[in-house]
Amino acid sequence: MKRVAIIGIGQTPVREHWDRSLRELAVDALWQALDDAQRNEIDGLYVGNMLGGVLSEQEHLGALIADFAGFAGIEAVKVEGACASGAAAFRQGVLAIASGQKKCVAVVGVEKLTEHAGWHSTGALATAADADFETSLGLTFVALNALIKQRFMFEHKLTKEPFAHFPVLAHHNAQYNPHAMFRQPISVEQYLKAKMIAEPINLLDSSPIADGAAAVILAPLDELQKNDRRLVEVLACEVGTDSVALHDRKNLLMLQGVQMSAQRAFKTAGLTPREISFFEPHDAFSIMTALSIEASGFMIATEALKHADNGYFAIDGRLPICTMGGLKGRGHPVGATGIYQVVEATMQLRGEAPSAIQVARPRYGMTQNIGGTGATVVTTILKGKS
Ligand SMILES: CC(=O)SCCNC(=O)CCNC(=O)[C@H](O)C(C)(C)COP(=O)(O)OP(=O)(O)OC[C@H]1O[C@@H](n2cnc3c(N)ncnc32)[C@H](O)[C@@H]1OP(=O)(O)O
Repeated sequence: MKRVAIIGIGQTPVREHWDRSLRELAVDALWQALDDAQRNEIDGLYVGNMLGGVLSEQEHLGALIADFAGFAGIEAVKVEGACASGAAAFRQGVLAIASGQKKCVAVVGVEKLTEHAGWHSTGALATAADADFETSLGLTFVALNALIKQRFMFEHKLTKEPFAHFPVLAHHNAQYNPHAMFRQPISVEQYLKAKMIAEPINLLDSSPIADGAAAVILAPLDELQKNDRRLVEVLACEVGTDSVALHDRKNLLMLQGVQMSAQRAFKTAGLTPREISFFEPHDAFSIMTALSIEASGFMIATEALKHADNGYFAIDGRLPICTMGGLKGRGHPVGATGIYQVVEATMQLRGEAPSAIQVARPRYGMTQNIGGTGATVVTTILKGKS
């Protein structure tokens, strides 16, 4: 197997992009990544996208984006894994380089969720849940996560306040990220007063509906200048899965897909959770942040909630998380999110993050992209030069 390096990154701002189509957003991010890599050729393109067909009436994104970007003829496919579509596509790119089949590939994540009324997008997102037994009851992803959170609060006798600190931290970091959707910090008081969406998940507990595209260029590490300090190596990119239907899970509070994906990633990378310099979790909802920190092996979820308020997860803390705002602050254009996470982790490992949110001398960065309530999970571990 060849070692794989990230040699270029690109991203559009995350916001409502009513003036730009899916392909325009994707090609913008792709060309930025090619410029960054100083390349003008690729021999493979993998596109992460979840809802192009449902919301933009545009499928067949692999060939479409390759053609529109000037690369008609190369291998180009779309990869779908619900909200983990971006990282699922990233894994295909990594495998193409690691296997020696390709010399230089691009992975693009793209999504447009804001063209329709919010209820329409929320309904489209819910197609990733169990259609026969869950969405047919009217359950959205906010509602499914609300059920998990209610169970967790009941078992641990918790109030809403401990959950405020993850969104507060995410919005704090997002204010320094020029690509983030929300550039305003929020307070615990604002969180507690925010409008309720699905009890106990309120507006400020939830990631937003958003549009955006992000891209990375991958190449074999051994064919590159090894002393290039901007090179970031992909040590692991591993998938775990669980039942799509929440009611089939034996334990609602243990994300088994996350556990499998993280354990496989740590094994492939030859690392333990203690060696990770920063973690980009899939913080679509605060309960998902707490449960994924536990299932990844960092600490139990109740401990994570206690640490959320004491600086442990801050930029200068023991394990910085959501360093550029996470899904909550940067925004969550679902099929693009996994690539935004990798782009941001690469910026951190290169030392190119905005100074207020640059982690000091990071060595290993971990990203985790989750589809559904944890049915498809991709954990990636990256290594920088410092
Ligand atoms: C595995 C997974 O990732 S599952 C997750 C998949 N993603 C989702 O399920 C998306 C969840 N989020 C949502 O459905 C929506 O963002 C909701 C329901 C939380 C809010 O939507 P709405 O109530 O329609 O909010 P609306 O779009 O009207 O915005 C109202 C205001 O709140 C702001 N806002 C909207 N969403 C958020 C948010 N999540 N956080 C903070 N502010 C928000 C808007 O900017 C707007 O501000 P303004 O009045 O200053 O312009």
